[in-house]
Amino acid sequence: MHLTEEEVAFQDSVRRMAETHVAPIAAEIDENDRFPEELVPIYGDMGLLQLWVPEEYGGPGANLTMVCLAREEIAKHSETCALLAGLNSMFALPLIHFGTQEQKDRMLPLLAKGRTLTAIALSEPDAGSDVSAMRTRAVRDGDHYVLNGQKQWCSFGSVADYIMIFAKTDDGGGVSNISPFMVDVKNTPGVTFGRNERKMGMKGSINVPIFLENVRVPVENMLGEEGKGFRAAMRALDLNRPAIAAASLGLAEGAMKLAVDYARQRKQFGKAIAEFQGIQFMLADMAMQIEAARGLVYTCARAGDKGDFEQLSMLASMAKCFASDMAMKVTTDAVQILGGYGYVKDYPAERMMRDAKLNQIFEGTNQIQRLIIARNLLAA
Ligand SMILES: CC(C)(COP(=O)(O)OP(=O)(O)OC[C@H]1O[C@@H](n2cnc3c(N)ncnc32)[C@H](O)[C@@H]1OP(=O)(O)O)[C@@H](O)C(=O)NCCC(=O)NCCSC(=O)CCS(=O)O
Repeated sequence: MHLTEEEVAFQDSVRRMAETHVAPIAAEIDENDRFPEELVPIYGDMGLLQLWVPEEYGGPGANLTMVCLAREEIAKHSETCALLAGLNSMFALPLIHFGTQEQKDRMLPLLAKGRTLTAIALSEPDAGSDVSAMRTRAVRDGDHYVLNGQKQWCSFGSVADYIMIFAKTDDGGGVSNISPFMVDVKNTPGVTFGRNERKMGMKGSINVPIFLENVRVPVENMLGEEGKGFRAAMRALDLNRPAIAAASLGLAEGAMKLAVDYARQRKQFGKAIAEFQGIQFMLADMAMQIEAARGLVYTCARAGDKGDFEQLSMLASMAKCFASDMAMKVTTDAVQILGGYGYVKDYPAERMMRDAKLNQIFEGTNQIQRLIIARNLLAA
């Protein structure tokens, strides 16, 4: 993978930031399931929250490769903290790709300042993989839309200032009646949040249900043409799945480093366990799988940088699926190499294994990724 000088400098600065600010809190935020709010100004000042915001609006104007580099570096220490890099992606991407000039002029300079948190609300209790089954309704009433319904799993929802909420503008099935609405959730009556989900892993990253009761949203906050929002959701997912893949890559690299360090110092039968072939083969498999995932992640990122969206969709699914399955295997093997110490909280191996599981599920399960890959193959 060839990186430009600018990309290498960016990667170095994120690596240093992660060693200084993320590594020391990684175990504690997991232990306490605490949102690491102290990282918000640090990331904001480095442009990490608002990576995608173009330079013309005051943002860093990062490309997909840089988003992936940031996620990879931070996830070596904590995937929860990695998810905060490009936190604004899922809100900003539909806006950048499908918003009107007026909407971009209004919202993007605000995001560029690096203190505004945003989220996306797509999934519902009965509409996860099947996005088009959503039931949240938006009914036009004069110069407003009135939103009613329930969203589920909203990442960072209860700390967000703005949420891109997807709703249907009529009762029909299919995807031709879905629209995204930018909602100023802290200043709009009718929006309430449920309890932060008690997850197995990725603790400290918030996931909440959202209840929408007669939420009045100005017409000018609907993105694009009414009913044409499904493509905006898919574009955001196509551009964010590689970032989940990159976080999986970083997580696996962190787990492999831990396993290598441990295998070198742990002595059994009179020698370091790294001298046993059984351990060496496991470490070699980890390294091979990590490098294979890296190739796929950054090939995919370059397709995104070129704006080749037709290619990107399938590559994004391949990268997300392959890298997250790989991270599950590598983190599980890291726990195995650490033995009993891998299974307890004295080492981060068990946290990494718990975190890895979510990557196979969110942003579209790996079964959905395989379905997208197969559909692309068969349509060709
Ligand atoms: C399963 C899906 C991939 C597809 O769903 P459908 O089978 O319902 O839709 P299709 O018939 O495939 O497509 C309908 C329509 O859209 C066009 N399309 C499809 N994909 C794309 C794309 N990537 N880019 C552009 N356009 C696209 C397609 O050509 C059709 O157009 P025509 O009607 O022919 O003109 C999808 O539902 C899916 O990805 N499901 C997974 C959802 C997911 O990832 N959810 C996670 C959400 S994020 C999260 O978990 C955080 C929490 S949050 O609050 O939600």
